Amino acid sequence: MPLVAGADCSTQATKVVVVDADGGHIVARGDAPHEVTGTDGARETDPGVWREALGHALRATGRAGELAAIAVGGQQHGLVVHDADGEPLRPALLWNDTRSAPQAERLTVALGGARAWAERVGVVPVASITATKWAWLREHEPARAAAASGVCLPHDWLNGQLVGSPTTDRGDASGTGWWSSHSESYDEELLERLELDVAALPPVHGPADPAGEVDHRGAERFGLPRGIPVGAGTGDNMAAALALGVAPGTPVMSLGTSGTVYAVSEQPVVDPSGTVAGFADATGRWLPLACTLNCTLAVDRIAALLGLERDAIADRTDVTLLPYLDGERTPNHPGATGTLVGLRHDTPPEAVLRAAYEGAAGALLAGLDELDALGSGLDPSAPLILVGGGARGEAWRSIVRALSGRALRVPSTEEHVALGAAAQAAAALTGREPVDVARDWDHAAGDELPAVPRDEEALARLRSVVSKAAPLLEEPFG
Ligand SMILES: Nc1ncnc2c1ncn2[C@@H]1O[C@H](COP(=O)(O)OP(=O)(O)O)[C@@H](O)[C@H]1O
Ligand SMILES: O=C(CO)[C@@H](O)[C@H](O)COP(=O)(O)O
Repeated sequence: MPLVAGADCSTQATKVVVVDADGGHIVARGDAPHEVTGTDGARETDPGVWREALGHALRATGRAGELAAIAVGGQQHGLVVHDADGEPLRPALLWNDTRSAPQAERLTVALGGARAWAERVGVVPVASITATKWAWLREHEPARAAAASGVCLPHDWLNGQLVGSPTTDRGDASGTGWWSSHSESYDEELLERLELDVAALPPVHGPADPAGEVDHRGAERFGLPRGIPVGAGTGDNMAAALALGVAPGTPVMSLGTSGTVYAVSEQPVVDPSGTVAGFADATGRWLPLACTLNCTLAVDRIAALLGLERDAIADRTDVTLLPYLDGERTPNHPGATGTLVGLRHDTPPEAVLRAAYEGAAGALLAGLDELDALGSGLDPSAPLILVGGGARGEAWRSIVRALSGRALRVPSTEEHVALGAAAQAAAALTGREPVDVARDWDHAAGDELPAVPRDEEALARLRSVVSKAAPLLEEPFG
């Protein structure tokens, strides 16, 4: 029975699952943490840390030497600049680094505004989008930008460490801002404006095209058999969507360092407001998605500040907490700070913690409403599929249920990003389509919690505070 591995290079850790290629059953796991550094909007990780972590996580499975194929899913958008040998010239600027917010605004205007971007590229620049990070690097570290022989994303770079040179796929490429999910090609005019040579970018693979084979350096670095196929890999959200095998109409919410909501679409999606990014997916379709910068990490931080266990929430609250500890992307207030409204003498800490969950989940559900309003064909009776580390939490489940008014399905397996990558690996091994492999494995199966009436009062309170606080969030104090 051949064994294949899928890896998830996410913000906080690299996680590897080893599965049997036939049934997709998990036979081993391994993980290794990452260090994220930076203050005042900076968020960086040295790609060498990802390389080490992938090696540690693979070794921790105890099965690296037996693998017949591998693929890597990775955090989207991060900017890696490297030399001709693939060595990084500086730490990567991560998806949640907000320093490029001014460049995002300038780039939006330069191409004719938000609608022009959404129609031409599929995304409207915000600080997360890779093109804005490249513009920031050119302004702040021009010598480093000029020295770059290659520019790529985290998963692209790890592919390079496995097969010899970076490669990307349509899903991850669609988060760069310089690859159009409408024309399905690099936007060369835009690249000229960014003074980025298209030759510095990796080739873009389709869903069933492997990235290559593990070369001698990859075999040494990671303890893998030389010559085994490497699947295309993709962005983390695209990999999770692949593993879940979701059909158009079924919404997914992922609760991790980032919060995301998305659905598969048969057509490219255009949102001139920029809230919903019109990404491509890893199956040949599209993945309209809204993303927040503050999700599990922010809520855990607030629980720690309050001295509470993470599930110790009150049954109700009158307090509103916008947990924008890292600035925010949805709504787009990159300089925002956490904001608390409605405290009284008798407010218990548990009510403040509930408000943190409501603030984080409410922002995601507002994103889901926007996705719905774009005519994405969301099925009102379809359950919301909940994945990511937060999906294990009782408090997250209860708040998402109360604010969404939908039934929740919590898959019984975890690590869907790594499982999606594993499906790509199995496809590279067998020549099947990744989407068919994932459908057979059925990692969306799990418990369903019935719908409860939507907490309209909490949603209205949140909407009102978000709207009234906007001027404050644009010009943060301190
Ligand atoms: N039982 C749990 N209840 C609530 N949150 C949890 C639980 N277990 C893990 N988490 C949260 O999951 C997060 C990690 O989720 P994950 O999806 O792995 O994140 P990422 O992909 O961004 O690294 C942590 O920040 C932690 O707060
Ligand atoms: O920026 C996005 C999506 O657009 C994030 O979802 C990143 O892809 C990072 O994901 P996690 O670290 O939370 O897994």
